[in-house]
Amino acid sequence: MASCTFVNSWHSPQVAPILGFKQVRILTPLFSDLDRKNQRHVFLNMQHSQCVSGIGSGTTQISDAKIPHVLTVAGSDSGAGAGIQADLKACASRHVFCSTVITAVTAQNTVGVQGVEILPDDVVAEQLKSVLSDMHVDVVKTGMLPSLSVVKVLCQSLRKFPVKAIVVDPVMVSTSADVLVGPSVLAGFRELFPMADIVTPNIKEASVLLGDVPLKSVSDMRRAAKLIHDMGPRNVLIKGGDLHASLDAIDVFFDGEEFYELCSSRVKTCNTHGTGCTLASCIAAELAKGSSMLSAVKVAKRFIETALDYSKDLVIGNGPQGPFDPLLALKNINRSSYRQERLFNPNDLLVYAVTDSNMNKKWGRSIAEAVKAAVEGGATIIQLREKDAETREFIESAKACLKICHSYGVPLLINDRIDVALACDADGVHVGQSDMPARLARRLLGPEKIIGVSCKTPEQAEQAWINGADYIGCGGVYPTSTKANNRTIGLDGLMEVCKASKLPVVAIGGIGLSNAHDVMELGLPNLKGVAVVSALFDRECILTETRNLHSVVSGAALSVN
Ligand SMILES: Cc1ncc(COP(=O)(O)OP(=O)(O)O)c(N)n1
Ligand SMILES: Cc1ncsc1CCOP(=O)(O)O
Repeated sequence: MASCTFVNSWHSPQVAPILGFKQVRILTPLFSDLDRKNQRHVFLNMQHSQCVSGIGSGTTQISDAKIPHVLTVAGSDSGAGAGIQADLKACASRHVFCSTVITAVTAQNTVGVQGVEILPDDVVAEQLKSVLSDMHVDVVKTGMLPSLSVVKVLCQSLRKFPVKAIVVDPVMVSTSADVLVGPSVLAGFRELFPMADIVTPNIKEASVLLGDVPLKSVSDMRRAAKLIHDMGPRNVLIKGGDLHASLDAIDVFFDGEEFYELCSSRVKTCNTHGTGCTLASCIAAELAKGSSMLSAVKVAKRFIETALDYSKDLVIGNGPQGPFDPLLALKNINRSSYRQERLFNPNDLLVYAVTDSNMNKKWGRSIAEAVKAAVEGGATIIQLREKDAETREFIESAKACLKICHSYGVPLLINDRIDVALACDADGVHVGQSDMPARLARRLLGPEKIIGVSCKTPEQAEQAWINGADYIGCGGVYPTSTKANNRTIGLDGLMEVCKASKLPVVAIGGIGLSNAHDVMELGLPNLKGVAVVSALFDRECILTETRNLHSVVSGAALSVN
């Protein structure tokens, strides 16, 4: 193990922290006997449910509607992997509002840094004043602070407008090894660190902070954490991602009393640009939500590991250091060819094939085989209605069915199981009156997914529309043995619902070759098709049955239009 002597040119500042807790202690005598670490914990947890404003003005307003808020003071990265852009994405992903003060504009991409333009101090000061004087910022997170004078401006603003916590990511060198800030900034850190709740250097930055001492092992990192802690911050996190001696990614966290080695698996990827900014922003976001420091750091580290793993195969740019995707959203765009092409088309309801696991078992075929036959026969939309499937098996079958459906441009929905729809990235769900409400399903699935709701009455149809559904399934139109205890509403009931519904309607229940024509002949403009289970899947040849049904339904649809 490498041993090293640390040369620390900085004296431990004895300056007591000026901000944050001191303010709170004045307002809340509750905290007076607690140590500094615990005060932070309790205070931030309180912030989670209450909004305390008017600090220093003598007025305290309490509201439940406090939105956790992080202000990032950092540089812009045109490649959007790091800097302000990474901070915004991380906070959005952690459901925290993020405001921004830009200190510098960098021209960057996946190859490196091509240019840096530092913004004048007064422009930085004005941005800080605009945000801090008006908005209820919980946590300030700093990234690229490109000059000593900018650090001084920041410290002044933070004294004038105290916040609950300060997270300092001492950005000095980019991932591409381009130097982003000069050595003069080190003097600024001497003023900023004692105000910080946590400082999060990587190994290179920790080394520079300590006068270029080499850090080659976890014990070196521990010693460095202690020395950086002596510079005034309450906590230090040294990120060991660059420590290639270790198979895992080990970070060292020091809270002034105890060391924690936080391990995560090392994700093999070049898409690591912006991990430092994202980690610090995530810590800030968790603190803003009320977490204790250690739990914020742990959540942030897990978040980075998940995002790196998710993004490991993304290709964005030609350089060696790609950005990653903290929103965990980009991969699906490549996967879901159906959704890329079009959104929900009500005409897709024409021949709506709904699977049934018992019927497939009875006929000795897999769900995927049944779905393939239905799609080849002309089904225009598929719903997997697998009431008895084990979750894991269901997800695997659904993925296989999605591949088949998408290769024919046919959407695939999942009955009831929002979790399965999310896990396999299905095109949507169908829910009944006693399943998850459509509004909640919409919130979980997002705006693009298709949501269908079962309705038997005009009131339910109105509610489905209000709740953001895309279509309604109306029935049982005729008696059926496929769904037990299901009231039959008849053609009259179907007409009543169609007339009231603002959404397209598909009829269901006891429909097959013999009566599909009667349903479609009602000639209701928003009645777009028939949904069928047994007439397709409880038959020997699904393909032929679907083809025949398609011919009847499309013929009837043509004759009434
Ligand atoms: C298109 C379509 N319409 C209605 C239903 C019935 O759904 P639900 O009320 O949730 O009953 P189950 O299917 O869960 O028994 C449907 N599945 N599809
Ligand atoms: C799921 C469902 N919802 C209302 S009726 C019904 C069953 C439809 O099955 P089938 O087409 O075999 O009558």
